[in-house]
Amino acid sequence: MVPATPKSRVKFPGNVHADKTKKHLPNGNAYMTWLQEFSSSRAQNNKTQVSSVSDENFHPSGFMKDLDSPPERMSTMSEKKSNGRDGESIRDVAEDKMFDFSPSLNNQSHHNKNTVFRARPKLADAHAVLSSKLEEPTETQINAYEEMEDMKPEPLERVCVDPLPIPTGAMTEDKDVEEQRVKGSENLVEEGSKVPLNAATRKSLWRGKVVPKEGMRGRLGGLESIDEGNEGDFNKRMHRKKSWGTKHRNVQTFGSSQDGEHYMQGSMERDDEEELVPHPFLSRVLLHSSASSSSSFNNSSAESDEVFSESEDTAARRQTMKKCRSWRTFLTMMQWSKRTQSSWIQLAGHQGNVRLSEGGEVLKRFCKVEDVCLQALMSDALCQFVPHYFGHISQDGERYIRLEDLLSGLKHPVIMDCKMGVRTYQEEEIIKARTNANVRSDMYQKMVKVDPAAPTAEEHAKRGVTKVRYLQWRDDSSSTSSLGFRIEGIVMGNGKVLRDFYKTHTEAQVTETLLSFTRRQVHILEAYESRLQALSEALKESTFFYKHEIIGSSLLFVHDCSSKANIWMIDFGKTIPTPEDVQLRHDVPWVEGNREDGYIIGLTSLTSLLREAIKQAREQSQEQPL
Ligand SMILES: Nc1ncnc2c1ncn2[C@@H]1O[C@H](COP(=O)(O)OP(=O)(O)OP(=O)(O)O)[C@@H](O)[C@H]1O
Ligand SMILES: O=P(O)(O)O[C@@H]1[C@H](O)[C@H](O)[C@@H](OP(=O)(O)O)[C@H](OP(=O)(O)O)[C@H]1O
Repeated sequence: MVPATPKSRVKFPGNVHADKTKKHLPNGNAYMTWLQEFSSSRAQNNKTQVSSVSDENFHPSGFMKDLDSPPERMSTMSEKKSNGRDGESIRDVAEDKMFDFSPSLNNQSHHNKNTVFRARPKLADAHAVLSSKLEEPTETQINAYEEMEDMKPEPLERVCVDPLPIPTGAMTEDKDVEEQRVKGSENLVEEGSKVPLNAATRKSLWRGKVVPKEGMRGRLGGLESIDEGNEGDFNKRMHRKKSWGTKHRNVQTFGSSQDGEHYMQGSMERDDEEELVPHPFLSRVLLHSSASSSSSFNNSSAESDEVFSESEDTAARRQTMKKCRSWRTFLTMMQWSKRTQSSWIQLAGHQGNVRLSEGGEVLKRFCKVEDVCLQALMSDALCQFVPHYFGHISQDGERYIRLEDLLSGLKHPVIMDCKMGVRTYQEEEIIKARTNANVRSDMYQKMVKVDPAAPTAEEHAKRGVTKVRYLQWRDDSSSTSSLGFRIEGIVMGNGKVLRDFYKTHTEAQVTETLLSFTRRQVHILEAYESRLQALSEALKESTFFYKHEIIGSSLLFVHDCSSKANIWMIDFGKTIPTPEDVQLRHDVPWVEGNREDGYIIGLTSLTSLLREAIKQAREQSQEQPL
């Protein structure tokens, strides 16, 4: 049993970071003043638990002015419509561009963001990026996938299903945000908060990125895959998936295979694909019902005729009809409950810090440092790579940042969190450790678990290590120090969570992990590589980037079973602005005092390892017999 740790007592990184920032920056500059004021206002907020977006100590304004807010986009759209142009076709053009990651387009879309929907993909279709044909997963790909699962078995308790999302009614938006709405039009936060945050607006906002119904399916799909993963027979499922490939659009259809596994096919289908998704929840219930193994159920009465064999006697038929009715009730409930079920998962970081909300949003525990960054990023060249920021919300006395849910609408999302940079501690943390070396027993425990020989004799005697020492050890034993990034965790398509990458540090190990993560699918790897190139171009354009020390931030890689892929920048809880006159390069080694984070070093090596993975995947696919 691991003893109660300081970690569980002090759980909000942002609060800690803000204080650190305040203490160790040079006095006398505007930044210092801002941080001091900001820290004291935060301390005030912590006391009162009242948010302060209108706080005069807030970061220099301007962030939200250009925020790509839905009203702006929508008004532009409607203007165009009233000018005689077809709003839909404008959107279609924007959507077409969504799937083009070429750097030129990326920049262009940034500059044009006020005139069309923000050309930002939820997930780019790997085919659209590559114009390559979708390959059905081959035996090798499936084996590779399973191999990774076998290689890194995950204890059941790590397969997490998130808590139910918070119903809108239970939420109250920050009072101060509300106040800001009433205040003058100059307030920039008000601009963002003016967005009527109801389902209809979100629906419009998400148009072109997420079809709401598809989103529900995506989440439910994830839940399915978690269950499926536990049963685990991927090959078999793939086979069934093909053999049950009849297509009915706009009809919710349930069918069953010979052995009683049930599939759902329905109105959320896309035009260009045909898919039956095994539905374990339904499967399990149906499997245990007398109507299970050889029957099918369909909502439409015409099709339900096929359900019953001619030889069935009337009584049996009536009995079955009765069951069908109750199934119908059950299915209605399912339709309803899909809105509240989800397989959303927080892969890395402080568990519970990020939670699923509704309407395509997640809530992240409020951290002023991160909040300020996110606002700035909404009007930066990097906005295409950052989840949309919707302001704050208070719930049960806790403040949260409202962010776009990057997994919404995805089918069986496969996720990888890569922590970027050559170090994961701020310079302030080192200085603090020198003066006040707080010893952490939880970190000692984690260290010993991975490598019993890692602590020094003194640390063994104390049964504790300082946080900086732990973070440095983490950086050195993983690929952070050497490659400028590390893999924090992966969620496979069946919902299995892999977090044991503590000792993944060589290029070969990382490449192998990239191959397993993508199941050696070349088009997925190429889509990722393309997205990284686009990110690299956007970083050159970004003013935010050169004025911030980015520590502990991650790139979230996401793809799904419909061959779409995307990469997002997340977690700015330890990202702090540089002093006025300092611009960072991000591509030079860190030495204490230069504040460099090595973000570009990490991006470069990640890109080159992706290329290596592409090369290996291509070679291996050519070796496969046809
Ligand atoms: N906008 C989002 N949409 C979907 N999932 C998200 C989003 N933001 C974060 N997550 C999930 O939550 C995880 C942790 O996020 P994040 O790194 O921001 O949290 P954190 O607690 O600040 O982490 P750390 O402890 O590393 O500072 C991510 O790995 C990802 O799985
Ligand atoms: O990866 P691990 O082994 O789980 O270790 C955690 C990780 O390094 C986090 O980045 C760090 O939070 P910060 O980045 O916010 O410092 C956290 O510190 P904490 O326990 O003090 O929160 C560590 O426990």
